[in-house]
Amino acid sequence: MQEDKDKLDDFSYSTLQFGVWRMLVPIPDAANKLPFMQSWLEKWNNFKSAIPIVQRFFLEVYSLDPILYLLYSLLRVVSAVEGTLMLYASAQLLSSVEHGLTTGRPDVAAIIRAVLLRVMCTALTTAIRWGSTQINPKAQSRFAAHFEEYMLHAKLRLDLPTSTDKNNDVGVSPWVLWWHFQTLSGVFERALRLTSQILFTLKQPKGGIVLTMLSMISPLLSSQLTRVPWKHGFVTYSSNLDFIRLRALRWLSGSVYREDVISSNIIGWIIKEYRKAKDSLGDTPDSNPESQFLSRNTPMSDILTQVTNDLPTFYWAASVIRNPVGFSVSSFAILQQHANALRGSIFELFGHFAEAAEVVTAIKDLYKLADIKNKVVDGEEAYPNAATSTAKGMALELRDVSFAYPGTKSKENAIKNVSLKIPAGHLVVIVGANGSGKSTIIKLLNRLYDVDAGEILVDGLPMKNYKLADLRKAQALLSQDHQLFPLSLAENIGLGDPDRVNDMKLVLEAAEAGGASEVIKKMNDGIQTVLYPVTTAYGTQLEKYPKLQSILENLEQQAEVSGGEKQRLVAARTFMRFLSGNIRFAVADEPSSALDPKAEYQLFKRLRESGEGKTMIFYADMIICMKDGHVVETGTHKELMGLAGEYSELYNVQAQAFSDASNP
Ligand SMILES: Nc1ncnc2c1ncn2[C@@H]1O[C@H](COP(=O)(O)OP(=O)(O)OP(=O)(O)O)[C@@H](O)[C@H]1O
Repeated sequence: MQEDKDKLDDFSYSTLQFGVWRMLVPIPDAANKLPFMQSWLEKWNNFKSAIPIVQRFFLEVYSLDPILYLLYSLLRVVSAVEGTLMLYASAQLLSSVEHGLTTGRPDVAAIIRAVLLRVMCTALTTAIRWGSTQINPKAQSRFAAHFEEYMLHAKLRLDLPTSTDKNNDVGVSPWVLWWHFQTLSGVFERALRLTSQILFTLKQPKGGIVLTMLSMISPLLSSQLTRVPWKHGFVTYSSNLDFIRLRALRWLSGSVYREDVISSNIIGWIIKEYRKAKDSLGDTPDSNPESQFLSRNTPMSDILTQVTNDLPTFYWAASVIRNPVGFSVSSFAILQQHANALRGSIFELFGHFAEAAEVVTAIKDLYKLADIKNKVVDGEEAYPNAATSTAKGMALELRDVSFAYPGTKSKENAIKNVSLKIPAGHLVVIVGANGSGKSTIIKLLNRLYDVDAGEILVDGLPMKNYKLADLRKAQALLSQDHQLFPLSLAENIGLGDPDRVNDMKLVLEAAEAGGASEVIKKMNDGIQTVLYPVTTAYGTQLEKYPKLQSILENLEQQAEVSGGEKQRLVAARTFMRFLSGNIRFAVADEPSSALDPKAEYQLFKRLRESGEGKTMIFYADMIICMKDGHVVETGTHKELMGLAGEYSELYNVQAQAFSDASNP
């Protein structure tokens, strides 16, 4: 492990190298001066600051089903004291038996009482286990159902730039949360168990207090000695180019690349490059940095911890030497058991406590998810606006608009100082080379993103003033980026107008208009077919049972459609939107790229036919020509050809390609 200290920005961290891995760990300043006290003070402060959030979390869970979670807690409480009760019963039994052995006159009643107590304790333990198997699954599924819905809601409400922001990427699943809930409940259970054990030990006639203190030394020592460098968080990444290349080459064996790897015949090359990178990497360790760190630890701390484990025994031996009268083997056995149980509980509590810090962070993340503010802020004005909107469609204006995608690696804006007017009811087509900003303009007109500079006006008013839901209701976007949902074809089309998703007559009409009727007819379940169903079926060790194997294969079959067929289904969804009667602005962003010429012609013919009263962007009288994020030319086809600029060049290149293709 190499270590060097860097000072960067306003915090300090050290850089550790573990084989191919580099780890950046923060250095808490105060902790360097007062390690022991500070670390405990920090733990205490963290604990105190976490109380409100843990309280909120527990109250929320409790309110889901008070009786169920009271039972769950009760089981935890009983399980916490059950060990101490068992120890007490054993102590009673041992001392009454020993008394009988040493005096020759056994106290039968006391022995029977002790045996009965032990039997009761055993019965109680078994009952708790059984109770937990009954209560836990119910508590878990109630919990997961609640938080699944909570997260569904919290995630669905996020807009595009907010949801793609990595800072808002909260990776908590309801199942992991349940595990967190169990950890936190575990902290309380362990604390209760430890309290009951300490109380019991203190009540012991001989050396209870000393024994309690001695039992704590080993866990305390171990918590101090096993200091890991990443205790306060870390960043780790590999800086080794050979290692990174090996990973990339290994990925190439995945199914995503199968077709390309086979067709480009690069299997031999991959293996050759893999060996080359492997040789170059040599013996540099690549196991995870945590285990590399631990493997370099000396055994000293382990030896110390193990030896201090025996302190209670040494104490007992010393006491016997000092004053042999009054000690018995049974009291030694009991003390030994107490000490072990006590130490075990302290270890467990420390372990759970350390985990609890992570758990609290996860719970904070969960609540943060619901509090995330959307970047695209909703407006208050209704749309269409009685004062400014006309029946002809939506009038749009861009005033000196610039925009860069958040978190992009590109140094340039995707849209640069664009000013543009699209009068209501116009048909507009945006053309330009790949990456010139056509789709970006459309996303801005849909207010999927907000502009960075400049302004967009809708019917003369700033777009930001309008209610987002109203604006989106009045817009239809048909592009090649749309996805089919894992729902039935009927719903895939019908969701173009969620209010009438079940109106089958309308859905079939939209399917016809989008050219999707043929695709639907081909499917076994017709319009009720789910193309990409959610899969739940699985099986194992079916080699010997071909019948089961084939049942499994036929369950939840996926149906495939071609790119063009998918486009038609998506177009049908857009037509469903058109049929809603709310659309005042429609955009077709290269929707026909996957369609054959006949389907393309049909689609545009139908789009034009349904264009009445809508501002539309596609084949049109007004052409907007873009280049490198700028609008370079606007006008009709004829006007732009006359300019002999970007548009005419693009047009001629395309015409040339077509004529070359038809006259090979
Ligand atoms: N989600 C995104 N994140 C970051 N950059 C993006 C994103 N989408 C597009 N860009 C970049 O923004 C610029 C404009 O892209 P845009 O998709 O608007 O071009 P386009 O004219 O529609 O291209 P094409 O003809 O290839 O569809 C390009 O430089 C592109 O790389």
